[in-house]
Amino acid sequence: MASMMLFTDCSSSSAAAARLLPFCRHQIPDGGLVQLHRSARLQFGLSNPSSSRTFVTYTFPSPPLVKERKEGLGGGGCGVWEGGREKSISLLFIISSSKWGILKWCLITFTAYIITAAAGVSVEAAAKVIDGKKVAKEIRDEIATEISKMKDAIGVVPGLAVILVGDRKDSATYVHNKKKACESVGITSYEVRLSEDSTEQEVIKHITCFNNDPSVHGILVQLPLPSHMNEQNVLDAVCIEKDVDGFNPLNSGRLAMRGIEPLFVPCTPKGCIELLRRYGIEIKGKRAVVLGRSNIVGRPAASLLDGEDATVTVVHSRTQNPEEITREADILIAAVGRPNMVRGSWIKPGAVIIDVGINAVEDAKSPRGYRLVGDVCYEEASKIASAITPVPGGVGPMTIAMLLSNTLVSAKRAHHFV
Ligand SMILES: Nc1nc(=O)c2c([nH]1)NC[C@@H]1CN(c3ccc(C(=O)N[C@@H](CCC(=O)O)C(=O)O)cc3)C=[N+]21
Repeated sequence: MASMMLFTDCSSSSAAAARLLPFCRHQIPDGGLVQLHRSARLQFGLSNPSSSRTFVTYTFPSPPLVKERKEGLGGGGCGVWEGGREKSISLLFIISSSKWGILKWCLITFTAYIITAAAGVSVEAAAKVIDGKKVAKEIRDEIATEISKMKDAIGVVPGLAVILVGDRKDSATYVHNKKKACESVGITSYEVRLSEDSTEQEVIKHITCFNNDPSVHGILVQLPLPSHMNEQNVLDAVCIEKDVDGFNPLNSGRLAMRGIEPLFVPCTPKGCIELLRRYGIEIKGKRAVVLGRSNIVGRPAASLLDGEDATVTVVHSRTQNPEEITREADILIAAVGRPNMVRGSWIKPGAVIIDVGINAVEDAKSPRGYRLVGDVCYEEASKIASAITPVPGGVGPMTIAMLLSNTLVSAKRAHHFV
């Protein structure tokens, strides 16, 4: 039995960048090469991307391997992929060399195209967009309802304190967005701005003050801190009951342990899981790959996926052939901060992609002079994945929604309100 490779050329829309990459091996009696010629995705049950199907037409374009073995000219067929796996294949032929070979090949390829088309297929595949902005809005509405109930019942409103050190423009924007989000749900926000050259002790002094203030239920120190400060020293000063970022080592440690719950789960990874949950994407038993191993996103994301019974692999800057590993992923979470690092060819057909990266790249055409892109090349990935988060409008808004959620949880806990 010879082995046969299945190739796809859907990694890029431009012919120049198109590469042929193996994504599957098959055993067939006669051996040969198969080129995936045309692919399209049909969604059955739009709310559940994991049930997406891909109909493919295969053609065997008489590759050298087949010629050498004198096994024939080519062949054709069509098949159905579901959830990234081949579910059925029909009309798969190898034509032996004969004077009718070319005609048979044309006929079978043509028939396969007709069958694929008859299945109601459009030529280009398109992943479902996981709309973080919309889901974040839904979550904010739920939180607002709960906060008004709590206020009516016990007269308490949750409070979030944000400490911003230095004058990084992006940090100032995030802090402004968080403040706006707090207002929109009825959380009182407190803000402290310190200059770039303030000391670690000054920051810790403010943290201690908020630790002792009963109207504050969550404390967030905006990262990154100026380089002369030890980030861990500062974060450790936040008392664990108000650590709504979940960055205290006690919370991180608890998250990493089996069967033990942290008081707070870090907002960004929590937002990723919440997106999967709200889109009905099953995690249990799936292969998940996390790109990046930061304390803030990668590590906690891997712990959460593991807790949901996925089989988790972490890929990082020292991983050899990362694309070989990501190509195995049913669920891929990218959190490395490198624009467009994940190409179409890194992705398994039908995979679900959660793109955490928010990278500013220069763009003269944009009014701001830059635009935001993820760690995943969206244009390529959306042709191969079954579902994908956009940037902006994906994980970012979810991070803020989870911060509000953690602050509400903290206030409820402090006042024994269920
Ligand atoms: N202690 C701490 N906690 C954090 O949670 C924290 C932090 N420090 N430092 C910085 C990062 C970054 N971060 C973002 C949150 C929301 C968006 C967000 O909403 N982004 C919008 C776009 C925003 C825009 O257009 O500029 C989106 O993706 O659609 C982005 C980034 C929280 N962080």
